[in-house]
Formats: sequence, C-alpha cells, structure tokens
Amino acid sequence: MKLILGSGSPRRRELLAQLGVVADDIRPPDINEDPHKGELPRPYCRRIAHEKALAVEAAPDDIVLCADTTVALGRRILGKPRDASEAAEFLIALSGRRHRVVTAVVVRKGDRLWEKDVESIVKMKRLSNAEVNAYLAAGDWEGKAGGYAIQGPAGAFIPWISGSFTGIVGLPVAETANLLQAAGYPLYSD
Ligand SMILES: Cc1cn([C@H]2C[C@H](O)[C@@H](COP(=O)(O)OP(=O)(O)OP(=O)(O)O)O2)c(=O)[nH]c1=O
Repeated sequence: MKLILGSGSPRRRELLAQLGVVADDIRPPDINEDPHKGELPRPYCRRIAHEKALAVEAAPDDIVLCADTTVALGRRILGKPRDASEAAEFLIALSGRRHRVVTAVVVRKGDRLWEKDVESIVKMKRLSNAEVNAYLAAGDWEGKAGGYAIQGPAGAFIPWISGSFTGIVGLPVAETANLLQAAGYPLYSD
C-alpha cells in the first residue's frame, strides 16, 4: 500500500507533512478545470476534487489524496488567474469585502471514495492601488485561487477569517487526517 499525493501543489505537500505524512509518490492530475455553465462554487470545487482523484493512476490498494481550492465571491468562481491583469481584477473585486474559500478533499482507494469539503470566510481589507501593485509585482498571486495566498504577503490584507486556516491554504489538515484514517491509512500507528 502506497500513499499517492495527487497534487502538484507544494502547499499541499507541506500541509501533509504537518501531519507527519510523506507521500510515497506525487502524481499531479491533469484535468479540465473549467466550470460548467451556471455551476456554483461549492459543487464545482467538490466536482473538481472528485475528478482529480479519479484521474490519478494508482494500484488497487494504494491510497490517493487529492484536493481543490476555490475562491467564491457570491456565486462567482475565482480560479487561478491566467495573468497579472486577471489577478489584479480578482484583488480589486475582493477588496473591502468578505468572500468564501472552499477546499474539497478526496481520498480514494480502489473504487472507494471518502470526500469532505470545508468552507471558510475571509475578510479582505480595502486595498490601495499601492498595495495591489506591490503584491502583483511580487508575483505571489501566481497559481493561487483568487489571485492571493493568505500564508504569504497577502496575509497583511486579511484581518479576519472564520473557518479553517489550513483549508484556505489548500488542505484542511483536521479533515484530511479523518479521511486518511477512514481509508485505512495508519496515521497514528506503525
Ligand atoms: C486562497 C488560497 C489559495 N492557495 C492555493 C492553494 C492551491 O495550490 C491553489 C488552488 O489551486 P488548485 O487547483 O486547488 O490546486 P493546484 O492547481 O495548485 O494543485 P493540484 O491541482 O495539482 O492539487 O491556490 C494558497 O496557497 N493560499 C490561499 O490563501
């Protein structure tokens, strides 16, 4: 039995390490992440995590772990920005408001699945042009849902959250620990 982390995200690898877990292999899934027409953020996030878990090749007794993080502004899905100008658009839309961050986690063993999604609320302060420009210039927005990362310099823009900090970063560790144990991963035994 091997543990396969189905994710190319270094954040997820680090958050897994927080549980003392090192994956035996890392196999980033390659799926189409375009939302369906009219799809709401939370069902979208669940669907993408599910599809990622099905896309990772593994032996029948391997445990596969995948996740998806989606930033939701009302009914709007903010994915990973295509470029700096889309990141700027996202940050301006998020400025001075509360939004939600959903992370869906899926653990698979053979054709059995264990799934959990965690939603947090994030308040972003009103951003000045100087703050937006400095953040964009630092390049930290790249590859981050919603165009920011709470664990980096954008932490200075976030005075308040409700929910799971590790969920916002990309892998809610409490829920992930439960899913891994449910699938038979020996988290606290040898
Ligand atoms: C909101 C937020 C997102 N993120 C990151 C976590 C995810 O890596 C990324 C969301 O993109 P995802 O599509 O969830 O993941 P990914 O493409 O990086 O990796 P993979 O599909 O291979 O697992 O945004 C942060 O690091 N901090 C934050 O505060």
